Amino acid sequence: MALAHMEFRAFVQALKDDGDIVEINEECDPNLEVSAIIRKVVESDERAPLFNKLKGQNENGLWRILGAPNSLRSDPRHRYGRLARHLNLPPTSSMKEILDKMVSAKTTPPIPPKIVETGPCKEFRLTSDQFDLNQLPSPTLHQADGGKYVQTYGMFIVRSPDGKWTNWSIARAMVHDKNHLVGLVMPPQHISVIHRMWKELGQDMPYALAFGVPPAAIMASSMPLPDGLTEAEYIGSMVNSPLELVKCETNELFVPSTSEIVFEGTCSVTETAREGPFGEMHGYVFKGDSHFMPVYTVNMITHRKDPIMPVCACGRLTDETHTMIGPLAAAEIGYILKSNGLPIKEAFSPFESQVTWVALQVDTDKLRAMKTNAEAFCRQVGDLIFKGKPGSTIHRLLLVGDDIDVYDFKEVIWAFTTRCRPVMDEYSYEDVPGFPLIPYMSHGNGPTNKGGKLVCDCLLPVEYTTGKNWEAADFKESFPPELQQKVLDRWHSYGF
Ligand SMILES: O=C(O)/C=C/c1c(F)c(F)c(F)c(F)c1F
Repeated sequence: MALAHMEFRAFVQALKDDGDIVEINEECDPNLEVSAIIRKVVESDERAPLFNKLKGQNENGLWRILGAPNSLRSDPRHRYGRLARHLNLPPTSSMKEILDKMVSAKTTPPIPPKIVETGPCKEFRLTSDQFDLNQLPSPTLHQADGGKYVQTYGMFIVRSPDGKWTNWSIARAMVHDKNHLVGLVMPPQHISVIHRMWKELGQDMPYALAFGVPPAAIMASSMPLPDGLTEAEYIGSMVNSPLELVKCETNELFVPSTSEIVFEGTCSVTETAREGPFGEMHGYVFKGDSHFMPVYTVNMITHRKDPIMPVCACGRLTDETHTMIGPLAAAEIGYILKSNGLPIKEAFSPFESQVTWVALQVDTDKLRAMKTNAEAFCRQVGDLIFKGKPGSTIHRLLLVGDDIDVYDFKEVIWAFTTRCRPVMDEYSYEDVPGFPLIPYMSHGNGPTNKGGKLVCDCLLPVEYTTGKNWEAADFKESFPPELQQKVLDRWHSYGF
């Protein structure tokens, strides 16, 4: 069996070996019961549930479900263990080490994928008369959802008409009828950009939807990488080995050969149907709130024996939409700012902001050398990020000093509430794309897809000129180091 980051089934085994899986062998109902269990798991950072027996499973085990595939572990020493296993990193890895790994492939040569003749994903083939998506265990994730969201952690594979750009991404989709899905295709997402290319040609867009892909691939497909970049070679470079791909049966696209399940078909450029509502990443279902979105025809399903469908039952903290989308956007944002010569050290999206903020740690020595001022610096940062795609889901950028650990929300919120004067130290952006899924956008008072963004300057004026002129009134900064050590050494003998 391959390594965990290169094959989903090996990844599940690695989680089992970590004691990070609960196997449920009693029959569960994909209508809400499965999702209720997953929601309780992700709201308490419990072990990932593997549902081995589901109502609607067919004679070849199509399909089982793994819930919470990339959520958090409760043990603080292994908090990000599931993310680490996606990348062949030690389970004790920090979020910084995980994000640095995701960014590493930007500065290493791409490794093209290897095409293989066949693979485990080809073990079984079902033509459209041989399956009914409403009979198979397609899960209903929230009682107010508009349909069964079978697609929340699979990977869409689509290619530009000229064949030059293959994009891998996660985008949700629900069952429309026995052989059709309807899915969210929303600008500025690349799947929407490529869908438009086919629309202009007047041809339906071929797609593949691969579930249970190599974990390193699903991580990269959640990162807002530049236009035109083919994820397969980026991932190859990131894991330093070529991904193995196999050709689809019914179109010219290629899928990871060890995928658990593959849906193949075409996405209509003319036909739409009601999509949603859906319990989304910010934690709300707005009842009856559906929109017309493209219809996907499923022409064929191929799969492994007893295949595992990964499911993200998203909503309130903390699930894959928080552990992946926010931090990966932050990593991309940090990389863009550094590449433009700005003195940024670390970038992270705090879960407590429902991943709508990114905190940026500034190297204030370098900042002072720039002889700049708050307005100029904040506008430089905001202009670079809020006008581009990587910033599309982020509505607040917080600039904090060297003393603030952006991976620790207690630090970030202390700096924000004490160093950023409301209004005066905040720089607004109204004429930029907004993220229409945030409730104050989708159901707020202003335009749903424009504006509502801020750069919040949490650097005190001295940090731009002569440097930090305060000590934190806390154990770490308000006592001589030798006294701190004496107190630590004697802590128990004092009686604590
Ligand atoms: O359906 C959901 O809960 C989130 C959908 C979603 C997302 F998670 C993103 F990161 C996006 F960039 C995006 F455009 C989306 F539509």
